[in-house]
Amino acid sequence: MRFVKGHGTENDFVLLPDPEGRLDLPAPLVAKICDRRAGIGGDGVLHVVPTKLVPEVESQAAEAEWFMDYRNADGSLAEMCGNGVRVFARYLVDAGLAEPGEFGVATRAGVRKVRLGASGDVRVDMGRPVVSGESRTVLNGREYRGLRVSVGNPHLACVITDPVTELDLSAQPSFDRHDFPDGVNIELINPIGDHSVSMRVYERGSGETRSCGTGAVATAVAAAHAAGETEGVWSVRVLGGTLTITLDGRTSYLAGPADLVAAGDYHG
Ligand SMILES: N[C@@H](CCC[C@H](N)C(=O)O)C(=O)O
Repeated sequence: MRFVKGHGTENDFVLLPDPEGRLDLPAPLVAKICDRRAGIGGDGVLHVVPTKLVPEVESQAAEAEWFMDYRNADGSLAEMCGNGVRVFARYLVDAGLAEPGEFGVATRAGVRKVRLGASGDVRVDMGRPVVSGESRTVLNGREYRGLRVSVGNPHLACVITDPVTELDLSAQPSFDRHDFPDGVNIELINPIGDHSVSMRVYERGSGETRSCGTGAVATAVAAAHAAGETEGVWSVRVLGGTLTITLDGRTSYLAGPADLVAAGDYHG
């Protein structure tokens, strides 16, 4: 099986190009590929498949030629992946499957418009984040409250005063199953300057990762809310780098680097 490895601020993915829509990806196979010792290793898989070949999203085919079929490291499906869609777009341009400029990518959360040059950062229109009240998590024996934010996928974004650098995120923080019946991605956030925050994340289906694009958007929404704002440009520092989020009241944009680092054949 051909693969390409890439990352966006060290949120890393195995891309599986499948122009004829032949790949079957049961959860155990995805988990094996993402295994960091016995597999290629990654926070998730980006299955690259023509939109028109996938009944679940074929209605998006007029706006987006390619479908980002995203899988978490444990093999579970997710609606959206912000860093993933940026790496996916970089792959399409690099492989000659799309022209630099602006184009749509189909996802389970709908079409996302990406903008990129032949090299450099990739920006994606992430749509309007939807806030639906508050919820809570318990982590290392401490309760943190935060905002429930949907960025296509579910997030609990908590602005906290305890230093995020000192948190132990080696295990799943608890959360309210009534608020998040399908699980949740949890962000812990410290303000560090003017429109600048530091964030760590525990991702549904992948555990702690070094970055999360949808999580960075949810983070900016929660930080803006805490500052009494709804619009603005936020810098979100994650373990793997820095992402820039723009909130304009109508939609949100995520921008940052996206790099392809290796390609080969998987024999597992
Ligand atoms: N790392 C991604 C989010 C991936 C999906 C998430 N784990 C979920 O299950 O919703 C990003 O960059 O947004």
